Amino acid sequence: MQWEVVIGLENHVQLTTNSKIFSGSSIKFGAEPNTQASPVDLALPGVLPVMNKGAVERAIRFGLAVGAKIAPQSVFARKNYFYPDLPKGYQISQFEDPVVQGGSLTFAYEKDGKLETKTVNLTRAHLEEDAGKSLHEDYHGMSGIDLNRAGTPLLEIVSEPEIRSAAEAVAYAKALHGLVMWLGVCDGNMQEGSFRCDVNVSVRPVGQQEFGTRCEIKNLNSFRFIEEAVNYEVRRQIELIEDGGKVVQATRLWDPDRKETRQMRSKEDAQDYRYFPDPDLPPLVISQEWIDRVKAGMPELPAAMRERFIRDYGLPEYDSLILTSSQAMATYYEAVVAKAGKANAKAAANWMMGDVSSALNRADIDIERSPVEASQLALLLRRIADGTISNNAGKKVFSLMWDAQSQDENLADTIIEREGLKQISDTGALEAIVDEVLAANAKSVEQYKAGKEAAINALIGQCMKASKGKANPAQVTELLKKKLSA
Ligand SMILES: Nc1ncnc2c1ncn2[C@@H]1O[C@H](COP(=O)(O)OP(=O)(O)OP(=O)(O)O)[C@@H](O)[C@H]1O
Ligand SMILES: [Mg+2]
Ligand SMILES: [Mg+2]
Repeated sequence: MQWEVVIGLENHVQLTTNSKIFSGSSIKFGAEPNTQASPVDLALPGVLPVMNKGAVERAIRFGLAVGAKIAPQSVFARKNYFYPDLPKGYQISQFEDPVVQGGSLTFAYEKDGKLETKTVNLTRAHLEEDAGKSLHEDYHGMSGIDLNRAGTPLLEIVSEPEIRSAAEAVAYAKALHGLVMWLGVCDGNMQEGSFRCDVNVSVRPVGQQEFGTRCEIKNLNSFRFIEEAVNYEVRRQIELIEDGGKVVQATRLWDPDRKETRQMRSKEDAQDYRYFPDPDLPPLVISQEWIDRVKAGMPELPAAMRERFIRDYGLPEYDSLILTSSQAMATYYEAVVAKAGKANAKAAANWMMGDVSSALNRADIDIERSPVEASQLALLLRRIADGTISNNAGKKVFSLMWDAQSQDENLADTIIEREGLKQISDTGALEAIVDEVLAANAKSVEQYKAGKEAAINALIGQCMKASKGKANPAQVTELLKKKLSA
Protein backbone atom coordinates (compact mmCIF):
# COMPACT_ATOMS: atom_id res chain seq x y z
CA MET A 1 0.00 0.00 0.00
CA GLN A 2 1.18 3.52 -0.81
CA TRP A 3 0.80 5.98 2.04
CA GLU A 4 0.49 9.74 2.04
CA VAL A 5 1.74 11.74 5.00
CA VAL A 6 -0.40 14.61 6.34
CA ILE A 7 1.12 17.16 8.71
CA GLY A 8 -0.09 20.33 10.42
CA LEU A 9 2.11 22.44 12.66
CA GLU A 10 1.35 24.51 15.74
CA ASN A 11 4.16 26.87 16.70
CA HIS A 12 4.44 28.61 20.04
CA VAL A 13 6.29 31.82 19.49
CA GLN A 14 7.38 33.78 22.55
CA LEU A 15 6.89 37.48 21.94
CA THR A 16 9.63 40.05 22.51
CA THR A 17 7.79 42.20 25.06
CA ASN A 18 9.52 43.22 28.28
CA SER A 19 6.68 42.15 30.52
CA LYS A 20 4.09 39.42 30.68
CA ILE A 21 0.90 39.30 28.70
CA PHE A 22 -1.43 40.23 31.58
CA SER A 23 0.93 41.58 34.26
CA GLY A 24 3.97 43.80 34.66
CA SER A 25 6.41 41.01 35.65
CA SER A 26 9.57 40.68 33.63
CA ILE A 27 9.92 37.79 31.16
CA LYS A 28 13.70 37.94 31.10
CA PHE A 29 15.22 34.46 30.71
CA GLY A 30 17.44 32.92 33.36
CA ALA A 31 16.24 34.60 36.58
CA GLU A 32 16.18 32.73 39.90
CA PRO A 33 13.09 30.49 40.06
CA ASN A 34 9.91 32.23 41.18
CA THR A 35 11.37 35.74 41.29
CA GLN A 36 9.33 36.88 38.29
CA ALA A 37 5.83 35.72 39.17
CA SER A 38 3.38 38.37 40.34
CA PRO A 39 0.03 37.89 42.07
CA VAL A 40 -1.63 38.19 38.63
CA ASP A 41 0.50 35.37 37.20
CA LEU A 42 -0.37 33.28 40.23
CA ALA A 43 -4.06 34.21 40.02
CA LEU A 44 -4.25 35.24 43.65
CA PRO A 45 -7.74 36.31 44.63
CA GLY A 46 -8.68 39.95 44.01
CA VAL A 47 -6.28 40.69 41.15
CA LEU A 48 -7.22 41.31 37.54
CA PRO A 49 -5.32 40.75 34.31
CA VAL A 50 -4.58 43.71 32.03
CA MET A 51 -3.80 43.12 28.36
CA ASN A 52 -0.25 43.99 27.24
CA LYS A 53 -0.59 46.23 24.19
CA GLY A 54 2.88 45.33 22.94
CA ALA A 55 1.85 41.69 22.61
CA VAL A 56 -1.20 42.66 20.53
CA GLU A 57 0.94 44.86 18.33
CA ARG A 58 3.29 41.96 17.62
CA ALA A 59 0.35 39.74 16.71
CA ILE A 60 -0.82 42.43 14.27
CA ARG A 61 2.65 42.61 12.73
CA PHE A 62 2.65 38.89 12.18
CA GLY A 63 -0.86 38.90 10.72
CA LEU A 64 0.03 41.64 8.25
CA ALA A 65 3.20 39.83 7.19
CA VAL A 66 1.33 36.63 6.27
CA GLY A 67 -1.56 38.42 4.59
CA ALA A 68 -4.08 37.37 7.24
CA LYS A 69 -7.23 39.08 8.44
CA ILE A 70 -6.76 40.98 11.68
CA ALA A 71 -9.96 40.46 13.64
CA PRO A 72 -11.52 43.82 14.58
CA GLN A 73 -12.73 42.14 17.74
CA SER A 74 -11.30 39.02 19.32
CA VAL A 75 -11.98 37.27 22.57
CA PHE A 76 -9.91 35.71 25.37
CA ALA A 77 -11.10 32.41 26.76
CA ARG A 78 -10.19 30.18 29.67
CA LYS A 79 -8.81 26.80 28.71
CA ASN A 80 -9.30 24.67 31.78
CA TYR A 81 -7.02 21.83 32.72
CA PHE A 82 -5.11 20.69 35.75
CA TYR A 83 -1.36 20.56 35.81
CA PRO A 84 1.07 21.47 38.58
CA ASP A 85 2.75 24.19 36.52
CA LEU A 86 -0.57 25.95 35.83
CA PRO A 87 -1.30 27.93 38.98
CA LYS A 88 -4.72 29.21 37.93
CA GLY A 89 -6.12 25.88 36.80
CA TYR A 90 -6.73 27.48 33.43
CA GLN A 91 -4.71 29.09 30.68
CA ILE A 92 -5.91 32.33 29.13
CA SER A 93 -5.97 31.74 25.39
CA GLN A 94 -8.12 32.55 22.39
CA PHE A 95 -10.56 29.98 21.10
CA GLU A 96 -13.47 31.07 18.97
CA ASP A 97 -12.31 34.48 17.78
CA PRO A 98 -8.52 34.55 17.38
CA VAL A 99 -6.76 37.82 16.63
CA VAL A 100 -5.13 36.61 13.38
CA GLN A 101 -7.24 34.62 10.90
CA GLY A 102 -6.01 32.90 7.75
CA GLY A 103 -2.93 33.99 5.82
CA SER A 104 -0.22 31.87 4.24
CA LEU A 105 3.49 31.16 4.25
CA THR A 106 5.64 30.42 1.17
CA PHE A 107 8.97 28.64 1.47
CA ALA A 108 11.66 26.89 -0.56
CA TYR A 109 13.29 23.52 -0.01
CA GLU A 110 15.13 20.74 -1.75
CA LYS A 111 13.31 17.51 -2.59
CA ASP A 112 15.22 14.59 -4.13
CA GLY A 113 17.82 17.04 -5.42
CA LYS A 114 15.15 19.25 -7.01
CA LEU A 115 14.43 22.83 -5.95
CA GLU A 116 10.82 23.23 -4.83
CA THR A 117 8.67 26.06 -3.54
CA LYS A 118 5.43 25.65 -1.62
CA THR A 119 2.72 27.76 -0.02
CA VAL A 120 0.98 26.52 3.12
CA ASN A 121 -2.21 28.19 4.35
CA LEU A 122 -2.44 29.23 7.95
CA THR A 123 -5.56 28.53 9.97
CA ARG A 124 -5.01 31.16 12.63
CA ALA A 125 -2.65 32.72 15.11
CA HIS A 126 -3.86 33.48 18.59
CA LEU A 127 -2.48 35.15 21.69
CA GLU A 128 -2.13 33.17 24.89
CA GLU A 129 -0.09 32.92 28.07
CA ASP A 130 2.59 30.35 28.74
CA ALA A 131 2.49 28.02 31.76
CA GLY A 132 5.23 27.58 34.37
CA LYS A 133 7.88 24.92 34.32
CA SER A 134 8.36 21.75 36.34
CA LEU A 135 11.93 21.15 37.47
CA HIS A 136 12.44 17.45 37.84
CA GLU A 137 16.16 17.41 38.25
CA ASP A 138 18.16 18.38 41.25
CA TYR A 139 15.64 20.22 43.39
CA HIS A 140 16.45 18.91 46.85
CA GLY A 141 15.58 15.46 45.56
CA MET A 142 12.05 16.61 44.72
CA SER A 143 10.21 18.07 41.77
CA GLY A 144 9.98 21.85 41.94
CA ILE A 145 7.84 24.35 40.08
CA ASP A 146 9.26 27.55 38.61
CA LEU A 147 6.48 29.99 37.77
CA ASN A 148 8.67 32.64 36.14
CA ARG A 149 7.43 31.62 32.74
CA ALA A 150 3.74 31.64 33.73
CA GLY A 151 2.06 34.47 31.85
CA THR A 152 4.78 34.90 29.22
CA PRO A 153 3.12 36.14 26.00
CA LEU A 154 2.88 33.59 23.22
CA LEU A 155 1.52 33.69 19.72
CA GLU A 156 0.36 30.22 18.70
CA ILE A 157 0.51 29.93 14.92
CA VAL A 158 -1.52 27.05 13.47
CA SER A 159 -1.10 25.71 9.94
CA GLU A 160 -3.64 23.88 7.83
CA PRO A 161 -2.86 20.17 7.41
CA GLU A 162 -1.19 20.84 4.04
CA ILE A 163 2.36 19.70 4.77
CA ARG A 164 3.28 16.38 3.16
CA SER A 165 6.72 15.32 4.40
CA ALA A 166 9.31 15.79 7.12
CA ALA A 167 11.40 17.92 4.76
CA GLU A 168 8.42 20.23 4.11
CA ALA A 169 7.70 20.45 7.84
CA VAL A 170 11.28 21.52 8.54
CA ALA A 171 11.29 24.03 5.68
CA TYR A 172 7.99 25.50 6.90
CA ALA A 173 9.27 25.78 10.47
CA LYS A 174 12.50 27.41 9.31
CA ALA A 175 10.62 29.92 7.18
CA LEU A 176 8.34 30.77 10.08
CA HIS A 177 11.34 31.10 12.38
CA GLY A 178 13.04 33.46 9.92
CA LEU A 179 9.87 35.51 9.53
CA VAL A 180 9.10 36.10 13.22
CA MET A 181 12.70 37.15 13.81
CA TRP A 182 12.59 39.42 10.76
CA LEU A 183 9.49 41.08 12.18
CA GLY A 184 11.16 41.47 15.56
CA VAL A 185 8.25 39.75 17.28
CA CYS A 186 10.37 36.83 18.59
CA ASP A 187 14.07 36.44 19.40
CA GLY A 188 14.00 32.96 17.84
CA ASN A 189 16.13 31.42 20.58
CA MET A 190 15.17 27.75 20.41
CA GLN A 191 17.37 26.57 23.29
CA GLU A 192 15.57 28.96 25.61
CA GLY A 193 12.20 27.81 24.29
CA SER A 194 11.29 31.02 22.47
CA PHE A 195 10.22 29.05 19.39
CA ARG A 196 8.61 25.64 19.97
CA CYS A 197 6.85 23.37 17.61
CA ASP A 198 4.00 20.85 17.99
CA VAL A 199 3.78 18.55 15.01
CA ASN A 200 0.51 16.80 14.11
CA VAL A 201 1.06 13.71 11.99
CA SER A 202 -1.29 11.26 10.29
CA VAL A 203 -1.11 8.92 7.31
CA ARG A 204 -3.69 7.86 4.74
CA PRO A 205 -3.68 5.55 1.71
CA VAL A 206 -2.80 7.53 -1.42
CA GLY A 207 -6.03 8.61 -3.10
CA GLN A 208 -8.15 8.57 0.06
CA GLN A 209 -10.00 11.83 0.76
CA GLU A 210 -10.52 11.68 4.53
CA PHE A 211 -7.60 12.27 6.84
CA GLY A 212 -6.27 9.54 9.09
CA THR A 213 -6.20 9.91 12.87
CA ARG A 214 -3.48 12.32 13.97
CA CYS A 215 -0.97 12.14 16.77
CA GLU A 216 0.52 15.33 18.12
CA ILE A 217 4.20 15.44 19.07
CA LYS A 218 4.64 18.28 21.51
CA ASN A 219 7.34 20.80 22.21
CA LEU A 220 10.02 20.13 19.62
CA ASN A 221 12.69 22.78 20.00
CA SER A 222 15.06 21.98 17.16
CA PHE A 223 14.66 21.51 13.40
CA ARG A 224 16.48 18.20 13.55
CA PHE A 225 14.04 16.91 16.17
CA ILE A 226 11.14 17.88 13.89
CA GLU A 227 12.61 15.86 11.05
CA GLU A 228 13.47 12.83 13.17
CA ALA A 229 10.19 12.84 15.07
CA VAL A 230 8.05 13.06 11.91
CA ASN A 231 9.97 10.27 10.20
CA TYR A 232 9.72 8.05 13.26
CA GLU A 233 6.03 8.76 13.75
CA VAL A 234 5.17 8.12 10.09
CA ARG A 235 6.92 4.76 10.21
CA ARG A 236 5.24 3.87 13.49
CA GLN A 237 1.75 4.68 12.21
CA ILE A 238 2.20 2.83 8.91
CA GLU A 239 3.53 -0.27 10.64
CA LEU A 240 0.72 -0.14 13.18
CA ILE A 241 -1.98 0.05 10.48
CA GLU A 242 -0.35 -2.54 8.24
CA ASP A 243 -0.26 -4.92 11.22
CA GLY A 244 -4.02 -4.53 11.55
CA GLY A 245 -3.91 -1.96 14.36
CA LYS A 246 -5.44 1.50 14.66
CA VAL A 247 -3.86 4.86 15.40
CA VAL A 248 -5.35 6.40 18.55
CA GLN A 249 -5.40 10.17 18.77
CA ALA A 250 -2.80 11.03 21.36
CA THR A 251 -0.26 13.51 22.54
CA ARG A 252 3.24 12.13 22.24
CA LEU A 253 6.71 13.24 23.29
CA TRP A 254 9.95 12.96 21.33
CA ASP A 255 12.78 11.27 23.18
CA PRO A 256 15.93 12.57 21.47
CA ASP A 257 18.18 10.02 23.17
CA ARG A 258 16.21 6.95 22.22
CA LYS A 259 15.02 8.56 18.97
CA GLU A 260 11.40 7.56 19.39
CA THR A 261 8.05 9.13 20.21
CA ARG A 262 6.27 8.04 23.38
CA GLN A 263 2.65 8.46 24.34
CA MET A 264 2.18 11.12 27.00
CA ARG A 265 -1.60 11.15 27.28
CA SER A 266 -4.53 10.20 25.10
CA LYS A 267 -5.64 13.34 23.35
CA GLU A 268 -8.12 15.66 24.94
CA ASP A 269 -10.59 17.42 22.65
CA ALA A 270 -11.70 21.03 22.78
CA GLN A 271 -14.70 20.06 24.92
CA ASP A 272 -12.40 18.54 27.55
CA TYR A 273 -11.01 22.01 28.12
CA ARG A 274 -14.42 23.57 28.87
CA TYR A 275 -13.47 26.77 27.08
CA PHE A 276 -15.47 29.86 28.03
CA PRO A 277 -14.85 33.60 27.59
CA ASP A 278 -12.73 35.01 30.40
CA PRO A 279 -15.03 37.27 32.41
CA ASP A 280 -12.05 39.31 33.64
CA LEU A 281 -11.01 40.47 30.17
CA PRO A 282 -13.06 42.62 27.81
CA PRO A 283 -13.03 41.73 24.10
CA LEU A 284 -9.86 42.86 22.33
CA VAL A 285 -10.84 45.62 19.90
CA ILE A 286 -8.39 46.53 17.13
CA SER A 287 -9.17 49.62 15.07
CA GLN A 288 -8.11 50.16 11.47
CA GLU A 289 -6.04 53.15 12.68
CA TRP A 290 -4.09 50.89 15.00
CA ILE A 291 -3.44 48.42 12.18
CA ASP A 292 -2.31 51.27 9.89
CA ARG A 293 0.03 52.58 12.57
CA VAL A 294 1.61 49.15 13.03
CA LYS A 295 1.92 48.73 9.27
CA ALA A 296 3.69 52.09 8.91
CA GLY A 297 6.31 51.00 11.45
CA MET A 298 7.13 47.68 9.81
CA PRO A 299 10.35 46.90 7.90
CA GLU A 300 10.20 45.83 4.24
CA LEU A 301 8.64 42.39 4.46
CA PRO A 302 10.20 39.25 3.03
CA ALA A 303 7.31 38.79 0.59
CA ALA A 304 7.80 42.28 -0.86
CA MET A 305 11.57 41.85 -0.94
CA ARG A 306 11.16 38.55 -2.74
CA GLU A 307 9.14 40.21 -5.47
CA ARG A 308 11.75 42.94 -5.74
CA PHE A 309 14.61 40.44 -6.07
CA ILE A 310 12.75 38.66 -8.87
CA ARG A 311 11.92 41.94 -10.61
CA ASP A 312 15.16 43.89 -10.14
CA TYR A 313 17.77 41.15 -10.13
CA GLY A 314 16.05 38.65 -12.40
CA LEU A 315 16.31 35.88 -9.80
CA PRO A 316 14.23 32.68 -9.95
CA GLU A 317 11.58 32.34 -7.24
CA TYR A 318 13.57 29.63 -5.46
CA ASP A 319 16.64 31.87 -5.10
CA SER A 320 14.57 34.79 -3.91
CA LEU A 321 12.96 32.64 -1.22
CA ILE A 322 16.27 31.32 0.05
CA LEU A 323 17.85 34.78 0.10
CA THR A 324 14.93 36.25 2.04
CA SER A 325 14.76 33.41 4.53
CA SER A 326 16.32 35.70 7.11
CA GLN A 327 16.88 39.42 7.28
CA ALA A 328 20.61 38.96 7.80
CA MET A 329 20.86 36.84 4.66
CA ALA A 330 18.91 39.40 2.59
CA THR A 331 20.98 42.31 3.90
CA TYR A 332 24.22 40.51 3.10
CA TYR A 333 23.02 39.62 -0.36
CA GLU A 334 22.01 43.18 -1.18
CA ALA A 335 25.36 44.46 0.08
CA VAL A 336 27.16 42.04 -2.27
CA VAL A 337 25.04 43.10 -5.25
CA ALA A 338 25.50 46.78 -4.43
CA LYS A 339 29.28 46.36 -4.73
CA ALA A 340 29.48 43.68 -7.43
CA GLY A 341 26.84 45.24 -9.68
CA LYS A 342 23.44 44.01 -10.81
CA ALA A 343 25.03 42.08 -13.67
CA ASN A 344 26.48 39.79 -11.01
CA ALA A 345 23.20 39.41 -9.09
CA LYS A 346 22.57 35.81 -10.17
CA ALA A 347 26.19 34.84 -9.61
CA ALA A 348 25.99 36.38 -6.13
CA ALA A 349 22.86 34.31 -5.42
CA ASN A 350 24.60 31.13 -6.59
CA TRP A 351 27.60 31.82 -4.38
CA MET A 352 25.44 32.52 -1.35
CA MET A 353 23.37 29.37 -1.82
CA GLY A 354 26.51 27.37 -2.62
CA ASP A 355 29.96 27.98 -1.17
CA VAL A 356 28.88 30.58 1.39
CA SER A 357 26.05 28.46 2.83
CA SER A 358 28.21 25.34 2.93
CA ALA A 359 30.97 27.17 4.77
CA LEU A 360 28.47 28.65 7.24
CA ASN A 361 26.94 25.22 7.85
CA ARG A 362 30.32 23.61 8.37
CA ALA A 363 31.28 26.29 10.87
CA ASP A 364 27.76 26.20 12.34
CA ILE A 365 27.43 29.99 12.35
CA ASP A 366 24.94 32.52 10.99
CA ILE A 367 25.74 34.86 8.16
CA GLU A 368 26.16 37.80 10.56
CA ARG A 369 29.30 36.09 11.79
CA SER A 370 30.69 35.18 8.39
CA PRO A 371 34.45 35.85 8.29
CA VAL A 372 34.08 36.84 4.63
CA GLU A 373 32.44 40.25 4.39
CA ALA A 374 29.95 41.19 1.70
CA SER A 375 32.37 43.64 0.09
CA GLN A 376 35.11 41.01 0.01
CA LEU A 377 32.83 38.51 -1.71
CA ALA A 378 31.74 41.23 -4.15
CA LEU A 379 35.33 41.82 -5.25
CA LEU A 380 35.82 38.10 -5.78
CA LEU A 381 32.71 37.99 -8.00
CA ARG A 382 34.00 40.92 -10.02
CA ARG A 383 37.33 39.18 -10.55
CA ILE A 384 35.54 36.11 -11.86
CA ALA A 385 33.24 38.19 -14.07
CA ASP A 386 36.08 40.22 -15.61
CA GLY A 387 38.02 37.04 -16.39
CA THR A 388 40.90 37.67 -13.98
CA ILE A 389 40.34 34.24 -12.46
CA SER A 390 38.26 31.19 -13.37
CA ASN A 391 35.25 30.14 -11.36
CA ASN A 392 37.22 27.18 -10.04
CA ALA A 393 40.07 29.39 -8.89
CA GLY A 394 37.34 31.55 -7.31
CA LYS A 395 36.37 28.66 -5.06
CA LYS A 396 39.93 28.38 -3.88
CA VAL A 397 40.14 32.13 -3.26
CA PHE A 398 36.91 32.01 -1.28
CA SER A 399 38.14 29.25 0.96
CA LEU A 400 41.41 31.13 1.58
CA MET A 401 39.47 34.33 2.30
CA TRP A 402 37.34 32.40 4.80
CA ASP A 403 40.41 31.15 6.66
CA ALA A 404 42.18 34.53 6.50
CA GLN A 405 39.62 36.25 8.76
CA SER A 406 40.87 39.56 7.44
CA GLN A 407 39.22 42.97 7.15
CA ASP A 408 41.22 43.77 4.01
CA GLU A 409 38.79 45.21 1.44
CA ASN A 410 41.04 43.94 -1.35
CA LEU A 411 41.54 40.51 0.12
CA ALA A 412 40.53 38.72 -3.08
CA ASP A 413 43.19 40.57 -5.10
CA THR A 414 45.79 39.97 -2.44
CA ILE A 415 45.13 36.23 -2.50
CA ILE A 416 44.93 35.98 -6.30
CA GLU A 417 48.30 37.69 -6.53
CA ARG A 418 49.93 35.67 -3.76
CA GLU A 419 48.69 32.33 -5.06
CA GLY A 420 49.40 33.15 -8.72
CA LEU A 421 45.82 32.34 -9.73
CA LYS A 422 45.42 34.91 -12.48
CA GLN A 423 44.11 33.44 -15.70
CA ILE A 424 46.31 33.69 -18.75
CA SER A 425 44.38 36.09 -20.94
CA ASP A 426 47.42 37.35 -22.81
CA THR A 427 46.66 36.25 -26.39
CA GLY A 428 50.28 35.62 -27.29
CA ALA A 429 50.81 33.24 -24.38
CA LEU A 430 47.50 31.53 -25.05
CA GLU A 431 48.25 31.08 -28.73
CA ALA A 432 51.51 29.35 -27.89
CA ILE A 433 49.68 26.89 -25.66
CA VAL A 434 46.93 26.28 -28.23
CA ASP A 435 49.43 25.66 -31.03
CA GLU A 436 51.34 23.22 -28.91
CA VAL A 437 48.18 21.31 -28.00
CA LEU A 438 46.98 21.19 -31.62
CA ALA A 439 50.30 19.82 -32.76
CA ALA A 440 50.33 17.13 -30.11
CA ASN A 441 46.73 15.98 -30.59
CA ALA A 442 46.36 15.25 -34.27
CA LYS A 443 43.67 12.64 -33.65
CA SER A 444 41.27 15.00 -31.92
CA VAL A 445 41.93 17.63 -34.57
CA GLU A 446 41.07 15.12 -37.27
CA GLN A 447 37.87 14.04 -35.52
CA TYR A 448 36.78 17.63 -35.09
CA LYS A 449 37.41 18.41 -38.74
CA ALA A 450 35.44 15.28 -39.69
CA GLY A 451 32.40 16.83 -37.96
CA LYS A 452 32.63 15.42 -34.43
CA GLU A 453 32.23 18.73 -32.60
CA ALA A 454 32.57 17.22 -29.12
CA ALA A 455 36.22 16.48 -29.92
CA ILE A 456 36.97 20.10 -29.13
CA ASN A 457 36.33 19.42 -25.43
CA ALA A 458 39.37 17.15 -25.27
CA LEU A 459 41.45 19.93 -26.80
CA ILE A 460 40.11 22.52 -24.34
CA GLY A 461 40.93 20.12 -21.53
CA GLN A 462 44.49 19.73 -22.79
CA CYS A 463 44.95 23.51 -23.00
CA MET A 464 43.69 23.94 -19.44
CA LYS A 465 46.07 21.22 -18.28
CA ALA A 466 49.01 22.73 -20.13
CA SER A 467 48.28 26.11 -18.51
CA LYS A 468 47.86 24.51 -15.05
CA GLY A 469 44.23 25.63 -15.07
CA LYS A 470 45.09 29.26 -15.59
CA ALA A 471 44.01 29.68 -19.20
CA ASN A 472 40.74 31.54 -19.70
CA PRO A 473 38.47 28.74 -20.98
CA ALA A 474 36.29 31.08 -23.05
CA GLN A 475 39.32 32.54 -24.82
CA VAL A 476 40.84 29.10 -25.33
CA THR A 477 37.65 27.85 -26.94
CA GLU A 478 37.49 30.84 -29.22
CA LEU A 479 41.12 30.49 -30.28
CA LEU A 480 40.78 26.76 -30.90
CA LYS A 481 37.71 27.27 -33.08
CA LYS A 482 39.45 29.95 -35.08
CA LYS A 483 42.52 27.85 -35.70
CA LEU A 484 40.57 24.66 -36.46
CA SER A 485 38.42 26.35 -39.07
CA ALA A 486 41.35 28.09 -40.70
N1 LIG B 1 -5.67 14.38 10.40
C1 LIG B 1 -4.71 15.26 10.59
N2 LIG B 1 -3.43 14.93 10.32
C2 LIG B 1 -2.43 15.79 10.54
N3 LIG B 1 -2.61 17.02 11.02
C3 LIG B 1 -3.85 17.41 11.32
C4 LIG B 1 -4.96 16.58 11.10
N4 LIG B 1 -6.08 17.25 11.48
C5 LIG B 1 -5.66 18.46 11.91
N5 LIG B 1 -4.34 18.58 11.81
C6 LIG B 1 -3.50 19.70 12.21
O1 LIG B 1 -3.46 19.69 13.64
C7 LIG B 1 -3.36 21.00 14.16
C8 LIG B 1 -4.48 21.23 15.17
O2 LIG B 1 -4.19 22.36 15.92
P1 LIG B 1 -5.25 23.14 16.79
O3 LIG B 1 -4.53 24.17 17.56
O4 LIG B 1 -6.36 23.58 15.92
O5 LIG B 1 -5.92 22.05 17.73
P2 LIG B 1 -5.39 21.15 18.92
O6 LIG B 1 -4.07 20.55 18.62
O7 LIG B 1 -6.48 20.19 19.17
O8 LIG B 1 -5.32 22.14 20.11
P3 LIG B 1 -4.19 22.46 21.20
O9 LIG B 1 -3.78 23.87 20.88
O10 LIG B 1 -4.88 22.31 22.48
O11 LIG B 1 -3.04 21.51 21.01
C9 LIG B 1 -3.42 21.92 12.96
O12 LIG B 1 -2.14 22.32 12.60
C10 LIG B 1 -4.05 21.07 11.87
O13 LIG B 1 -3.64 21.44 10.59
MG1 LIG C 1 -3.19 24.42 19.16
MG1 LIG D 1 -2.28 20.93 19.35
